[in-house]
Amino acid sequence: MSAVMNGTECLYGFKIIMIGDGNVGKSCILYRYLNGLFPEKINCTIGVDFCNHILEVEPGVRVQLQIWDTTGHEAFWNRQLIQPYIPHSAGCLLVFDLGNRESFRVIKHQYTEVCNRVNPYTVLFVLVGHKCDRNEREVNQEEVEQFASELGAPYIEASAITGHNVAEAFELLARRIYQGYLSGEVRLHERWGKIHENKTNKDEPAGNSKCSVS
Ligand SMILES: Nc1nc2c(ncn2[C@@H]2O[C@H](COP(=O)(O)OP(=O)(O)OP(=O)(O)O)[C@@H](O)[C@H]2O)c(=O)[nH]1
Repeated sequence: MSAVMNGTECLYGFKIIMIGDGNVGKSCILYRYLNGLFPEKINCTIGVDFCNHILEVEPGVRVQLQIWDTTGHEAFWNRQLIQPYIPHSAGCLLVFDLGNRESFRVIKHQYTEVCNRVNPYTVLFVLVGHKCDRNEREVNQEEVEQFASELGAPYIEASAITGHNVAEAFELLARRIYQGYLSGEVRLHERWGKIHENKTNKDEPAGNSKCSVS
């Protein structure tokens, strides 16, 4: 991760984790956000993927987002293979499929795991009801809004196919983290947060990289 050098460099680095049941479309959301397209072919995530992306959260303030895309498959969660990647996350996109009731149940469970794993740090959430391009819905608006209000998190409906609200979900989360940091609501882990002059994060990959960990 690069250090502060001038006004165009990143001042902050935020780790963001994407959580949700298998097949809810997390990898497609990320692909759409990074490439502006729906992927022609996407493989099931094996373990965890990550990538870096730079975003301006307000004029003149650039942050480096390190976005971790996790597999939602229960076998990985049950074997505690995903949970170790959760610590140091400042933000979390909780993704469920609006047409799949089970994915809404799973996201509630995974939400609790995220909270436990980041403790004593705070993680900020955005709840994403995905695949809103489809007409079939198994989760009704009221219960989603109820859950979002319990979390104190914004709720957004998105579609990687149409691109609706995909960038908005990431940007909303990044801006929430930034504002939370400024207001003191969020205490960022020392390995993340503000990128200090001449300090490089040796533990994490540099640049716009992408790799898999399984
Ligand atoms: N209708 C609809 N289908 C989508 C959308 N995004 C993804 N899909 C489909 O959902 C399926 C799963 O997408 P992935 O991105 O692999 O899902 P994932 O959550 O990353 O899955 P895991 O890696 O198994 O955890 C694929 O068949 C996609 O084509 C969307 O916006 N709308």
